[in-house]
Amino acid sequence: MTTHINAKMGDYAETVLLPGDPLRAKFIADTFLEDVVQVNEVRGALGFTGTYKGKRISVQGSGMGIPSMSIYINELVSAFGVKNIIRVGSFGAMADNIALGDVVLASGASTDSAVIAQTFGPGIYWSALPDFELLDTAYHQAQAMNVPVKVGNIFAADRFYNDEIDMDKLKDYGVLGTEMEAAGLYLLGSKLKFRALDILTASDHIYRDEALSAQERQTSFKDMMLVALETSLKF
Ligand SMILES: O=P(O)(O)O[C@H]1O[C@H](CO)[C@@H](O)[C@H]1O
Ligand SMILES: O=c1cc[nH]c(=O)[nH]1
Repeated sequence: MTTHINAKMGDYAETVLLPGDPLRAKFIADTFLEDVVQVNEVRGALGFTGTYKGKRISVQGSGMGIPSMSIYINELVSAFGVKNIIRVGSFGAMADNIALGDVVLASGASTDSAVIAQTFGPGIYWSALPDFELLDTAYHQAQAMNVPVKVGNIFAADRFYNDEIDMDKLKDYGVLGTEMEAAGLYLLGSKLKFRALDILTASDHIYRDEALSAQERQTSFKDMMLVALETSLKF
């Protein structure tokens, strides 16, 4: 048992899917897993363990933003032996060629969060990158499933509401879109030595007046979820 997770060693599988939204965690467990056991409900951050095609997999809601997600990651890795974490999140698309519902694999993460600078000190601009084998496996898995994916740089914003960020410049430099966790996930992957990957689905477009409803966000991310689950079978 940890401060935020009311479970015991062995309750979580080595691979955890990590959506921000606890109800997305429940949806994944209800829809795709068998023999499901709820392993956490502290603060409503729902966690479940079950099997997918016979393999034990867990899914845990992380809350929004790097600070909340980092609590769950630290506890999952240090107290429950988790080795692979695949975030399954939503993001706001910036690139012109991304439509709502499109899946992106974050092959890198930029951020305005202080976590990188606080870790390395002034003058070091550490690159936040996923585990290559997870990324490579997810990419080829998506191809095999005929799920079109884009791969690239994602901006992990510290604030959802922020009109001070120069989105035009980030977009011009090839950033595909924005969410709130990728850089923290990859930083902790390197620090705590677990495999990390951020798989995302576009829920809205920053440059176009388009957005999925909350209900659509909760349930329409099945391509992303299946890519993550099938990828999990290889680890
Ligand atoms: O849909 P989730 O996984 O929560 O991810 C995105 O949605 C939240 C903001 O609405 C942030 O957590 C952002 O990263
Ligand atoms: O963090 C997020 C998630 C979805 N859309 C955004 O604009 N930002």
